[in-house]
Amino acid sequence: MIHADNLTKRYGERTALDHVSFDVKPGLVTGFLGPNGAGKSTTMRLIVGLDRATSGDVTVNGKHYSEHRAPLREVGVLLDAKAVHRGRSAYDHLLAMGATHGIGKKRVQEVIALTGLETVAKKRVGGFSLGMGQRLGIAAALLGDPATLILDEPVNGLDPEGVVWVRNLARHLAKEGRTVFLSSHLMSEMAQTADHIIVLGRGRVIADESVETILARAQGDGVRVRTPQAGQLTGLLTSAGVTVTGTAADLLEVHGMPSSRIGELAAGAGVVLHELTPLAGSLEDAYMSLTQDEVEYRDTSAAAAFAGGATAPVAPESARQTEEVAR
Ligand SMILES: Nc1ncnc2c1ncn2[C@@H]1O[C@H](COP(=O)(O)OP(=O)(O)OP(=O)(O)O)[C@@H](O)[C@H]1O
Repeated sequence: MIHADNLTKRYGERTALDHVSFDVKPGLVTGFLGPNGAGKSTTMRLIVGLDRATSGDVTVNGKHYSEHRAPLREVGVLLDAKAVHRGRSAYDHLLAMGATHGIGKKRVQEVIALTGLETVAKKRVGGFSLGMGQRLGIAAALLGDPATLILDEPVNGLDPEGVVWVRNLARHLAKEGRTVFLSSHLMSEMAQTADHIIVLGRGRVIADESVETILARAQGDGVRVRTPQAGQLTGLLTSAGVTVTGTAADLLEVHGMPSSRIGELAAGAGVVLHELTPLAGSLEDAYMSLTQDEVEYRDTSAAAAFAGGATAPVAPESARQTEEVAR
């Protein structure tokens, strides 16, 4: 369990965190999201005592991180995967870390196997790819078999197989009753991994809720209607007080009326329908609308391109662009 209580962190004039409070609970994967500069890494550094809060407090399993006698056994942390002695092998790095906590070769070999590093374990870390470095960072976090895991951008640099591996690992660890706290830029990734999501924007908590709740809110109220009698149906719908936009000669997007009612109205007037599709909102849309005022660095042209698509389902390409905007 991680308990943050009114955490504030200032760097000179800059307020990186502004009265941030939340709980990260055991048995769940909690995603920590926010645009660049939102304060995610700062929060994680404060949790593990790498930085000191200007005010407020944060504890892990009831104590400040530094008060734990064997922190590796209590909290596993991946903050900066590159912060490793580059001349050492992965095996020696893990062994040296373990030595501070009486953790021996057996456990080192276990985490190497768990993270798929067997074939490179004896190679110098300096030659590792970003993905291998991430796996080593995760291995180090798991070394002490801790009850709480804090992983900053764990999928960064991993290939699709690696991303799925982190997802399954996080879910497995939470199922074992551990507290799993993962940061990411990507709502789409988090939605597939996390049970609960905390979103930061410019140093403040702007959402702290279950993925289910966010998904429910993301459901758009739009309906796509394809009909050869678009003009007639538009007339019927607008006189019922509904918003209709034509996206092609035979294609309408309707807001403010459920699909069932649109179908009934059309049937009553003898209007032929070729398609009647409720439009699901996407999680990326929900995230974008949450954070739209909170992004420090925004590509305004890309942002403008998305301004009109708030209820349209996001195609893979546009989802990728959305992620770029959030970065
Ligand atoms: N050591 C520091 N000195 C001054 N400002 C800092 C320092 N560390 C962070 N900041 C500022 O604090 C804010 C929060 O930064 P932080 O790195 O925590 O955000 P983040 O959400 O992790 O972003 P990213 O996703 O880009 O890693 C930013 O405005 C950043 O510029």
